[in-house]
Amino acid sequence: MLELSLSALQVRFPGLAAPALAIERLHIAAGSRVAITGASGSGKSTLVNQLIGLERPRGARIDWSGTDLATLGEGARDRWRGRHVGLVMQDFHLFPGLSALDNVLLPAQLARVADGLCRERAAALLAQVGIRRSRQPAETLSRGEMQRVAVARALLRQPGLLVADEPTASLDADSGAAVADLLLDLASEAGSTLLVVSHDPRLCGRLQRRIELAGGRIVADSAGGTPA
Ligand SMILES: Nc1ncnc2c1ncn2[C@@H]1O[C@H](COP(=O)(O)OP(=O)(O)OP(=O)(O)O)[C@@H](O)[C@H]1O
Repeated sequence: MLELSLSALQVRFPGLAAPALAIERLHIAAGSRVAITGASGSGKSTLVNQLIGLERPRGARIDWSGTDLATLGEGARDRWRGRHVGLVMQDFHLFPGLSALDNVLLPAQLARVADGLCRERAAALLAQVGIRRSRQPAETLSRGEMQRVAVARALLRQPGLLVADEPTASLDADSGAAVADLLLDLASEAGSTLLVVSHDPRLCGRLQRRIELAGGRIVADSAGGTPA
């Protein structure tokens, strides 16, 4: 489980007068389940990109349990992300032509850690998310099944941080509810801190803390009240 201590984060983009993101302080407790909400353009993706080290924070501190991403170069941030972050995206990001099982294993294979135990865990996770035909090519799965494979893949290495970006947005209500259940259950089982970017009120309502962004600032935080 990873714990976040963030301070003095500001992100500016060329052509924008105001910063796209300006967050003075943010603490996320290890093992907590947090929803990040806000209108389109409010800065959610910009924040997530910083939190998972896709961009280098400038002048900020983004410390996950003792590792400050601001002190790491790109390669070190990539390695940190590969080891500690599981990602579930709205449009699944599965590789067509590979089976469900091979999709779950791919990141571990690229990191050269796909040993026998890892394969057993991949098969067990697929069974847990309800995928019975693990050899089925990814492109022939239903959308709900694709997202369940993506959840299994994200959890394979028991990441300290699980990030889901609009995980239910392209699913029907039933599939969305099933994916929400799995995210919550499996994140606890794996001991992952869970961050979910979502507009889905049913999913957000099930998370213990909700942080709302507007204009790149935190305008409401159910853990700390509404900033003045
Ligand atoms: N690379 C970039 N260059 C210039 N402006 C950018 C860039 N990336 C994001 N922005 C701007 O920063 C602001 C925040 O964008 P961001 O994508 O973080 O919003 P969001 O809340 O994730 O939106 P959505 O819900 O539509 O995905 C927007 O005004 C956007 O146009």
